[in-house]
Amino acid sequence: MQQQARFINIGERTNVTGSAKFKKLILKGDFEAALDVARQQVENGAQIIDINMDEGMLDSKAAMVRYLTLLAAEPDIARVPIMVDSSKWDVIEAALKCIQGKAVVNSISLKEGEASFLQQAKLLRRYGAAVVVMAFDEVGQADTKARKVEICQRAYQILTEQIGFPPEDIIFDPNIFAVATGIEEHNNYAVDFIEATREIKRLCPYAKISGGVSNVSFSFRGNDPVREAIHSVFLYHAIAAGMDMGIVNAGQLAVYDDIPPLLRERVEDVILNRRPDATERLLEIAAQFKGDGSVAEKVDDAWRSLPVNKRLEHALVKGITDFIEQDTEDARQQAERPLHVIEGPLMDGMNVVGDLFGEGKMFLPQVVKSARVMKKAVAYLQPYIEQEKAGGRAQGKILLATVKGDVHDIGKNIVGVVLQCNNFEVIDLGVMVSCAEILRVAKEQQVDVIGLSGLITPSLDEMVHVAKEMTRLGFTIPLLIGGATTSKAHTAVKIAPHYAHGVVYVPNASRSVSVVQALISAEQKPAYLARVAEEYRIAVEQHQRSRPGERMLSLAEARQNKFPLDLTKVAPAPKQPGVHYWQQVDLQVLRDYIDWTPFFLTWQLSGKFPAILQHAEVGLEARKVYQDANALLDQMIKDNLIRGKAAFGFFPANSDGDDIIIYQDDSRTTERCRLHNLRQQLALRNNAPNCSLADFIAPVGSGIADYVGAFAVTTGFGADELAAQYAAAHDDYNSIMVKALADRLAEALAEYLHLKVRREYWGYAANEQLDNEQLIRELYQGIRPAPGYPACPEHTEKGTLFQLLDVPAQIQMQLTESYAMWPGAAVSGWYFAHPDSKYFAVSKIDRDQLADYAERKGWSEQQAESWLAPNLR
Ligand SMILES: C[S@@+](CC[C@H](N)C(=O)[O-])C[C@H]1O[C@@H](n2cnc3c(N)ncnc32)[C@H](O)[C@@H]1O
Repeated sequence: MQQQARFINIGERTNVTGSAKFKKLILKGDFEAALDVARQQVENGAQIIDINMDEGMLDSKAAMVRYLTLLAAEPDIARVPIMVDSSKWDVIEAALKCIQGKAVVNSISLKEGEASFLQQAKLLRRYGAAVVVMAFDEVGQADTKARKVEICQRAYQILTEQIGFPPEDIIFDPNIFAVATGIEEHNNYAVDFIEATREIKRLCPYAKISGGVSNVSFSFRGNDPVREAIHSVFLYHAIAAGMDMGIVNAGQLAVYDDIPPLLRERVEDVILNRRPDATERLLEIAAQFKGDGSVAEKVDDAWRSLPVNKRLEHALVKGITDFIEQDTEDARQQAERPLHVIEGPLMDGMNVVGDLFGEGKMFLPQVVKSARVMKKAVAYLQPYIEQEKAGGRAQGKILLATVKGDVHDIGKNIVGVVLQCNNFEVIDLGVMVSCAEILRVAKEQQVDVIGLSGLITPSLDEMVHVAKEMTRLGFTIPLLIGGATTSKAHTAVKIAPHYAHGVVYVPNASRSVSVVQALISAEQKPAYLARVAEEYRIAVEQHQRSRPGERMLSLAEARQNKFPLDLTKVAPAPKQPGVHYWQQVDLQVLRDYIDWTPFFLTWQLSGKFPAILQHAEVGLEARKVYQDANALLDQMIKDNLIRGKAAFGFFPANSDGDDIIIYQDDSRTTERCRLHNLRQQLALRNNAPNCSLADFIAPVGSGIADYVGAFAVTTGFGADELAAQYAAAHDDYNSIMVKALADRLAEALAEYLHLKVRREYWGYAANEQLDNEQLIRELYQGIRPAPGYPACPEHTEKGTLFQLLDVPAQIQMQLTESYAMWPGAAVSGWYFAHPDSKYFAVSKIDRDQLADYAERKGWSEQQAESWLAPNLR
């Protein structure tokens, strides 16, 4: 039941047929306000947005193109995929031409027969788009389970067998129709959808299921609480049956467990068609719920009078540590042996937690708090157990490590906690662990699975190395891969081929449990690994299939097409040249500059801050974790538990081809060093320039005295120690929290410093006035690209940056052999002040650029290959 967490919300408000407000804005031509509708959708948690301009009064094609073009320039909206919704082919085609990245088309069907269906599908395939296929054929729209299954299976066969359409790009919409309409034939519509979903998923591997959820509650228009309850109950069952995504207003979904029991029961009767009078019985009570229906949370300590095992369960589920030692002691006195307290009530309680999490009824921060309760209880029992092993009944042993050269471990630590909650024994070797050490411990401890984590791109190569070594040394246990830069594609293409006994990519902590469970079970393992192998075979195929229209330029051609810099707009010389250091940053000041959205993502709560605090589904948990974070932050600042430092400076510079020359001094006669940049080599749409960061600096010989800046900041001193103290006190929740907060403060410091640079130190935007929201959206002049990020993906350039600012000696930050920064809560980058400078992605480069770069860096081709591997075509 991990599916709940993976359900994808498709925003529905950017649809002229479904939203009167949106239609009005579009008809009026107020596209700015119409963009805000999309933005709100994304902030409310939509992960795809459905855009529909099918309206008689409109030139739908022109409206679609204009809207999409505007939208592409809004990074906070454009980061989610777009579903082009139209019944007109010319609108769909025009839309596909202006969407970057993968689009979804909604929809095609067999309504007009096979020939036109195939023709449309072929065209979509050429654009690499995914497609929604409606359960509609020459006979009509499918309403029963049998018809839905029959049409979808037929469409699936046609698509996959006749034109090789990738099955994972097929999304079926088996039609959600309204229930409780008073017409008896409609009573089974929800059941038909749910059961058809189950069957289609079985018969059509990798295909996805979607649907327009609000249809189901159509009879209750005007009664939002009941509609929300209907949506939530319907989704609860449909997702369990395999529904992957749905068009739904994410801001208007009740939490299944929060629906008042009477309402839930009656809605469930309707959705599952459990009794003939279900509709009447729901109507009977519907009016009572017309208000806002919410119930205030009140402090409830009735649980203190429950029997001890129930008290332990309650404490675990609710994450309450206040009485845990007392309750554990009570349980110990009642048990025959202390170990039985762990094996009995504590494990039972954790099983409840595991189930609730698996069903999407608990969120990650709650689970981590449960783990804290469990660990405190186990620690209390430890002295009594003495000889007995606490984890006597562990399901299996997992070794976790962040690979050599990498220091990032928040994700790995969360995986560790979640696995422990599910009764796995976890051996966590920490960060920067060499391959030899990982494999030595794995052998010595006879672990069942090895899990590797890493954040920066060089770690990917290290993971490949571990896989090769496992083969060489004859290992046969599975290898898990996780961390921010890892992906299914990378795992399938680069790592899996080097190890034959299972390499599995794990996208997040919640998934780790089911993956490890399958790998540990002798019965499930072979089938599971076979399924993974098949998935990876498809991923490899997809990777190898070049993208439609993808073409590489030669390096010379790309250079010809460089970004044309407006030399009249080059920023003035820095007001305070040279290098500066802040040895003791005031962390209190940084609080106002924190971007909280990524903090919630760390806790697997997705949504934009501050809207997330009011989110219908995750709002309550978001508020709790936010409150805890601020309390800890208060303490960290008051007691000086962590410390921040910064180094930054500005240097006379000119570009020379793709290099940026940094001069010794303003006479610009002697080179001090060079920054080596890469250039985009893919032919871009509409002949857009092939950028290199060097293009944003005035060229040598232009006679213009340009400058480049550099910075390195950290707020990580003390963070590891503090996190370790919490971990030693069995408090993973605060241990993870410390690191997450240190990361946030480091980003806030980078933001604050950049502001001071623009306004004072460099001073090219002395009058800038932006609020934090605008800073986060980077609405200021200039950029601060960070080595390792897409415009400058090669990490060793951090070495030059650290040397220029004398970082290790002055502010004690270090670089590992993979060029990860230590302490981990750190940011570094370059400052470009030109108003036209912008972020871009170098993306794929060809061998000619590899050779050129190697020569500029003084590297062998082999060295260049190893550092540029992620970008090499
Ligand atoms: C990773 S986010 C960090 C800011 C975000 N508000 C936070 O607190 O997490 C944005 C930063 O990443 C870097 N960045 C983003 N896109 C980049 C690109 N294409 N090339 C280089 N650096 C990039 C820049 O340093 C930019 O300021």
